[in-house]
Amino acid sequence: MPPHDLNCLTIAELEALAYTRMDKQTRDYYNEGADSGSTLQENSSAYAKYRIRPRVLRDVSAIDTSTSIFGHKNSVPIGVAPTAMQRLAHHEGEEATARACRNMGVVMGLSSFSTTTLEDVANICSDDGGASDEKPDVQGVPNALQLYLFEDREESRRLIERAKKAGFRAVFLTVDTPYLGRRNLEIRNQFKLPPHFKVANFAPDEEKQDPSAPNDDSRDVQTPRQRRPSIASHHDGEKHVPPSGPVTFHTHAANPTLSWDRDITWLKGICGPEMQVWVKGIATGEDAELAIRHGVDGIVVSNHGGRQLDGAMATIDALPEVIGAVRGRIPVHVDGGIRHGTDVFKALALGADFVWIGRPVLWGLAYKGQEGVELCLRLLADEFRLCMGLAGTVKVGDIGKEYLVKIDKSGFVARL
Ligand SMILES: Cc1cc2nc3c(=O)[nH]c(=O)nc-3n(C[C@H](O)[C@H](O)[C@H](O)COP(=O)(O)O)c2cc1C
Ligand SMILES: CC(C)CC(=O)C(=O)O
Repeated sequence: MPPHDLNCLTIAELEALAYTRMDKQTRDYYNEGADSGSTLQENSSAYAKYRIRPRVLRDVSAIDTSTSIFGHKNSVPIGVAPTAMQRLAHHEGEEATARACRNMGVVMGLSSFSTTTLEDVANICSDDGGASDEKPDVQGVPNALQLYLFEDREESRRLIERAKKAGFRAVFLTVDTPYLGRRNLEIRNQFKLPPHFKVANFAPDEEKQDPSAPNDDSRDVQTPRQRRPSIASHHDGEKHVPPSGPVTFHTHAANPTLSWDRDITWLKGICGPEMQVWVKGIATGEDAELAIRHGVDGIVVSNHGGRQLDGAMATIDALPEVIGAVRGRIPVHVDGGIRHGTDVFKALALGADFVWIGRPVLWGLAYKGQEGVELCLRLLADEFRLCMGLAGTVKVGDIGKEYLVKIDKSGFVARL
């Protein structure tokens, strides 16, 4: 086991260490939630309502934290959630995250809006790619591509075909962004990707490029004709106009036209048997049922880390309804607010098969690049292993709702 970083023994300490290492624009963009931030805050605090019922005298000397995802062994039931533009946190960005995931045996979700191409990330994560000198025996890890399905289908189709060719196992279609949430600091800072970074998967294509577009690396710069509503007003009740011009996240990520029948069917056709189709951003039993009826391979219960609909339920509170509706027919994962190994245990006890971690990975990246991401994953993995042992479980599959109670405001303790 690598020595502890005595400055950083918890995710809260990692957050504090990362704070001073990011410029204000990046820090605000990464850390904030939509509007008042109530859902952001509750995603974490809601975990306190659930308490663990530990069992004892069970010989917990051999604990196996591993689980399987996309046919691969993952060292823990934890993956790195897709988060955009990681070079803002550290100059090696997604490359550093990918190396860390590979070393730690953890699946990596890659944002469509990454600052590294999907091919470069897949190379690092693959069996023969990026073998580090100090760990020549590490196995490759699978990747999932997070997808914002653009109104320009050709652009999305090209991206999906590239992901398939690069060996991505799944597409995670983000479904909670018909509009971008109102993130006030982002608006106030007039956030945009600095010109020396690229949204790498959509590098300019000379033939498609509008000749009137500025010759600038920044994908957020647009001519007045192309300009879509500003971030401050991009959903102020105006008529929807499909985006044109260069792909930027402010113009292309949100897509209010997405719908079950047309889009999931299309996506499954393009992904074919090679890549699974998951939906990321489900929060209700009704939508979980629709997802199954439309043949998706899995669900991520998510509210986008509290960055979209402020006032939405904490994901850990939304999870039981989704689990109840799915009834084991497809895997259900959850993300949002997970900051402790015990949170991972609670999510699994409530029925999730796997969890994904967003901001803590960005904090690790900002703190120490690849080493910081490894630290982040190690902290959560170590805490989770300890929690399993102290709760009396030795296999991930053992973790069920008999290990949990829910405490309401009056202090009433209910078995689940
Ligand atoms: C800075 C940042 C960028 C994100 N970018 C994306 C993205 O490109 N696509 C996506 O589906 N979700 C994105 N997310 C949401 C994450 O995938 C995930 O749902 C969320 O971060 C989980 O919550 P947590 O940060 O509390 O762990 C982003 C989140 C953050 C914080
Ligand atoms: C490309 C962006 C829309 C990334 C994102 O999902 C976010 O900032 O929450």
